[in-house]
This record gives sequence, structure tokens and C-alpha cells, in this order.
Amino acid sequence: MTPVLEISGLRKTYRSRKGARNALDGFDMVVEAGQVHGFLGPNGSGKTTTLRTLLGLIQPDGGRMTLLGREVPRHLPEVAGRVGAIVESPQFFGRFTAETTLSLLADAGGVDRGRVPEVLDLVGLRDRAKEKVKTYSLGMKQRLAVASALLKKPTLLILDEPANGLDPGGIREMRTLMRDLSASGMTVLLSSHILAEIQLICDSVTIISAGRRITAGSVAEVLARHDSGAVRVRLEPDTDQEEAARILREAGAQVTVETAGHLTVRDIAGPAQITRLLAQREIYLCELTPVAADLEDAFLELTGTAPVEGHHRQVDESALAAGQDGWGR
Ligand SMILES: Nc1ncnc2c1ncn2[C@@H]1O[C@H](COP(=O)(O)OP(=O)(O)OP(=O)(O)O)[C@@H](O)[C@H]1O
Repeated sequence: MTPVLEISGLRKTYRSRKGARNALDGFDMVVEAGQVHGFLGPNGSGKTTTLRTLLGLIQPDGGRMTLLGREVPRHLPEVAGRVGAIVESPQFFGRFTAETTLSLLADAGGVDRGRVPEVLDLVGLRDRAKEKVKTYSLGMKQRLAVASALLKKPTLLILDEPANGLDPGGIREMRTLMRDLSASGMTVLLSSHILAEIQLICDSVTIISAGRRITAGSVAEVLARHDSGAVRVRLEPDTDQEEAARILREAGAQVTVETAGHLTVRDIAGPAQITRLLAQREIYLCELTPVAADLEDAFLELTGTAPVEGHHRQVDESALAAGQDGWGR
């Protein structure tokens, strides 16, 4: 089946009097139909630039993009009616109610007003639909934004940080909504920094760093590639942790002494080897658990953005274009 979205070799350089920055440096991405696809990357890595370029809001400097099988931006008008998107927090008129706002948007988009109560219901705003938007919380405005993107029953829904400003209950509702939309046949592409959430919601992910794809695949594949083989060991109470760590290190393992009674062990043949080495010295275990890699670990390692003690990471991820030092020199 043709992917719903395909990007290859996308390039975008922002130029100003201060210099030129490569926001996208040959970026590739594929999103298959019916998936919830997570788009992840550190601050300034190029996510919004990608989404804005896809939607024809930014002119790329090179590369190819297709949406629903049609090349964009050239054929964007043919597919725009089937793509719903929120790429920046949309501004709504505070004095209008959600119902009026959506009705006007429906009229403007040639959508039957009968769809308005449906989308209000979908995003959980039905009970507040007749109140003015200026009385809404941030999370409620976010829901209204999603409702507006759903008006035209899109085949592809693109959301930039949809969980922004939502409380834990709201995040969970958004997760259910994404899954329901996907189950109804819609493809969803969402960018987010809430990695635990992405791990729960998404079928597949693309991770971008410095304007390039650094990994992509199903969440399970990305996690499997990242599996560190680490094992968490809990020792019997009153065991000398340092002694146990020393024994394992002598055998070539990498050992981190954790909170009371726990060790994390890497680079060892297997759990049986840990048990054998310690039992030979009359040290016994209560528990031995493989440490499952999570998306946050994979993300921090792949993007090189894990915090380093005593070092303040600078947030901008994009590379200066060749020959530029940021001051146009
Ligand atoms: N209009 C612009 N003019 C100049 N530089 C820009 C412009 N928009 C984005 N950039 C730069 O391009 C790079 C990529 O920005 P982009 O907004 O795409 O990142 P992002 O991955 O969406 O980041 P975040 O997670 O912080 O939202 C950054 O260095 C940013 O400063």
C-alpha cells in the first residue's frame, strides 16, 4: 500500500542577516496508512519545520514529499481536504463559544454543521460547548483545536504537541481519542516530547536530530535495537553490595550500585552468570529482572541529549550552514 506520507531528502535552510541555519538536512520519513506515528526530536531539531513544509507553509530548499500519494506542495490543493492539522496553537476568538467557532469553521470549510456536535463529543467538550472560549483552560483550547482539525473527517491528522497543557486525565483522554481515530481508519502523525505517552499511543516512530532522521520503525523495533541487556539485581538483605559489585566487575561486567540492595549489571554473559559468580562467594540474590529499554532511554542516547552533570546543554539543535559562524561571517 502507498504510504500516507513520504518525505525524502528534505532540506530547509533559514537565512537571515545573522547567518544561515540548516533546519532540515536531507530528512526522510515514511508514515504507513492506519498508524499512529510519533515524530520525536529535541528542541530545535526540525519537527515544526517539517510539518509546516508538508502543509505548504514553508518553501523547502530541496527534497521530495508526498501526502496521500500526491506530490506536495504541487498537488496540495487536491489532498488538503483530507488532511487535518494543528501545527501551531491556533488562535480562537475569545468571545465566541466553541459551538459558534466550529460552526463558522465548518461553513468556511464546506462541512455540514451537523458534524459540529460529533466533534465536540469526540474531544469531550460537549458540556462546555455553549460557553465562551475565553473562559476555557489551556487544555480545553487544545481540545477545541483538535475538534477543528477533525471537522472534515480527515484521512490524515497531523498534530504538533497535542498533549501540551493537558492534565494527566486529559492526556489519557487524548490517548484514547488517538487510538479511537486510528481504529476508525484515520492515520495520525503526532509530535510530542512526552515519550512515555508516545510509547503507549504510537505504532511507529521517527526520531529526528539536527535535521536528519536518526532512527525509524515500529516502537518495538526501536526499543529492541536499543536493548542494553542490562539486568537489575536485588541482593539478600545485609549483603555487602560493594563486594558483590567488585566480584561482578572482576568478571568484566559494568556495575552500578543503586539504592539499598540493588545493582544494575551490564556487559555480562547472562543472568545465570551473575547468579553463579555471586553464589560461588556465598552471596545470594532475591530478584533478577531484565531492565526493559524505554523510549526515553533510546531517545536520549540516540539524540545525545541526556543531561550531563556540570554541563548546560544549549537547546538549539540545528547546524549552521557551511561557512557560517552564526554571525553571518
Ligand atoms: N522562521 C525561522 N527563522 C529562522 N530560523 C528558524 C525559523 N523557524 C525555525 N528556525 C530554526 O530552525 C531550527 C529548527 O526549528 P523547528 O521549530 O523546526 O524545531 P522543533 O524540532 O520543532 O523544535 P521544538 O521541539 O523546540 O518545537 C531551529 O534552530 C530554529 O531556531
